[in-house]
Order: sequence, then C-alpha cells, then structure tokens
Amino acid sequence: MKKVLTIAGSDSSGGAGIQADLKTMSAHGVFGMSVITAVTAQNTQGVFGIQDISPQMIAKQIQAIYEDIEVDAVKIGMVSQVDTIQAIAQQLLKYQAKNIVLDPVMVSKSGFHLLNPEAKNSLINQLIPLVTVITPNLPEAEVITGLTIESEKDMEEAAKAIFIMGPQYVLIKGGHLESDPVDLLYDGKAIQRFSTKRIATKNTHGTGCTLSSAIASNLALGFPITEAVKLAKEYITVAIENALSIGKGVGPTHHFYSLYQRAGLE
Ligand SMILES: Nc1ncnc2c1ncn2[C@@H]1O[C@H](COP(=O)(O)OP(=O)(O)OP(=O)(O)O)[C@@H](O)[C@H]1O
Ligand SMILES: Cc1ncc(COP(=O)(O)O)c(N)n1
Repeated sequence: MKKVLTIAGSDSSGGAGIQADLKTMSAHGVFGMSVITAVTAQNTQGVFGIQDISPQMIAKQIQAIYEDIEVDAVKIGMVSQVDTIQAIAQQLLKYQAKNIVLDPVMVSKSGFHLLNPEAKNSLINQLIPLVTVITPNLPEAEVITGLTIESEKDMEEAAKAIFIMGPQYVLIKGGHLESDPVDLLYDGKAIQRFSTKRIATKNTHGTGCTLSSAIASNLALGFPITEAVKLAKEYITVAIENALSIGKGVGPTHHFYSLYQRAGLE
C-alpha cells in the first residue's frame, strides 16, 4: 500500500483542506496520513475562525510519521505563518521527503485570507525550492510572481517565472479563467496543456485541494508527472461534475470516483 501525507488545515465542513485530501487519497487506493497545520471553523458560506497549531506541534507530527513510516508522497496545503513554513521546510529536508506537491493556498473561495501576507516570502524562499510540483491558481500565481494573468500566454510567463524559484515542475490552474479551465504544466523546457470544458456549477469548494492530493496520490503510485497530472485532471473533472449541493453556499466536490471505478470494477 502506498502512503501519502497531507500537511494542511482542517475544514470543519469537510469540503476542502485535510478532509478533502484524505477522501481523495482513499479514492485513489493509497493510505492517507495527516499533519494538521491549523483548525478552521468553516462551512460552505465562509471561514469564521482559524486557530493555528504551534510550529513545534507541526514539527512533532511530521517527526512521528517519518520516524515510523515510509512516505511515498506529500501534499502541502494551508500553511499560514512564517514559523509554520520554516518548521515544515526543516522537517522535509531532514527526512529527505520525496514527491512533494505544494498547493499554495492563499485565499478561500469565500474570500478569507488563509496565508498571512508576511508568510509569502517564506513560502517562496523556503518551501517552493523543495517541491516536486507547485499548483497555484491564477490569483496565487499573480501574488507569487507579481504578474497580471488574464490569458494562457500570461499563464505561460508566470509558469516560467515560478520555475526559476526552484520547483521541478509548475502547474498553473486555470479554474479562474473566463474561458474553459486550461491547466498548464511547465518542466523548464516545454508547456503541456490539460484542458476540459467548463462545468456550470457553483459547487467548487475544495477543487484545488482535491487536484493536488490526486497528483500526490498518482506520484506515490509511480506515475510520471505528466500522467499523474492527466489522471488528476480526469479525477477533479468527475468530482466537479458530481459536486454536491450541501449547505447554503459553495458546495464540495464529490469523491465517489474510486480506483475500482477506474479499473472498471464497479
Ligand atoms: N467549473 C469548472 N469546470 C471544470 N474544471 C474546473 C472548474 N473550476 C475549476 N476547474 C479545475 O479544477 C482544478 C482546480 O482549479 P482551481 O483554479 O479551481 O483551483 P483553486 O482555485 O486552487 O481551488 P480551491 O481554492 O477551491 O482549492 C483545475 O484543474 C481547474 O482546471
Ligand atoms: C483548510 C482549508 N484549506 C484550503 C482551503 C481552500 O479551498 P477553497 O478555496 O475551495 O475554499 C480552505 N477553504 N480551507
């Protein structure tokens, strides 16, 4: 059994964060483990409070896992504070973590800031250079690069600018484009496009969390990056097509598309 770790925040409503990550991992047939960085009081309508877990406790959680279990891939989500990022970077270096997927969560769909603005530079300087692939959405890529991104051409420029910061691959997500959502993968040499038709739904809570956990699961399963992203894009598309109208706001993606379905067994 492949083992995948998520280092992220808890979403009490179960649509994003740790909860979306573990659901995605189960659907991929990998064993999910979690290091909780913050607890949010959240639902489909908004984020009503955040309590950060101390950097010491975050470091201890990572230590407890790596001292005992071989980790095949890691997904990093909400990491809101400077010391949190430092603690995570130190531990990942210490344990020579592999297959790291960074979803640089900054603002929730409901408009709540999940990354302390002071922590942006730590994210860029300490975490980005360690990762296998970083998966910013358009607003996140704008904050990281300082560029304005309105077109696919702009996305290419942003991917190249982020690549220089040190990750092995950059995947810029086009969920926020006006047009159909195209994601671009850059490996330092060429751009690959992953496109689908835009699904007409308001229920897209946790799409980024789901996509990054699907990529981490696929890397753990041994797929090369292009295949890992292609399969993850298929997974998120089905999860959005079947998104649930739970709650009064932005509903969550649905994780019924299991490994067994992919194998044609159910
Ligand atoms: N309406 C849609 N129809 C089809 N695919 C979509 C739609 N919205 C987003 N996607 C896809 O979902 C994935 C996540 O993209 P998105 O840009 O929404 O990430 P995000 O903003 O980080 O998500 P979140 O902040 O909710 O975690 C991408 O592969 C994107 O192309
Ligand atoms: C704990 C946590 N992590 C990540 C997100 C981003 O997801 P979204 O942008 O869909 O709200 C979130 N809302 N909560």
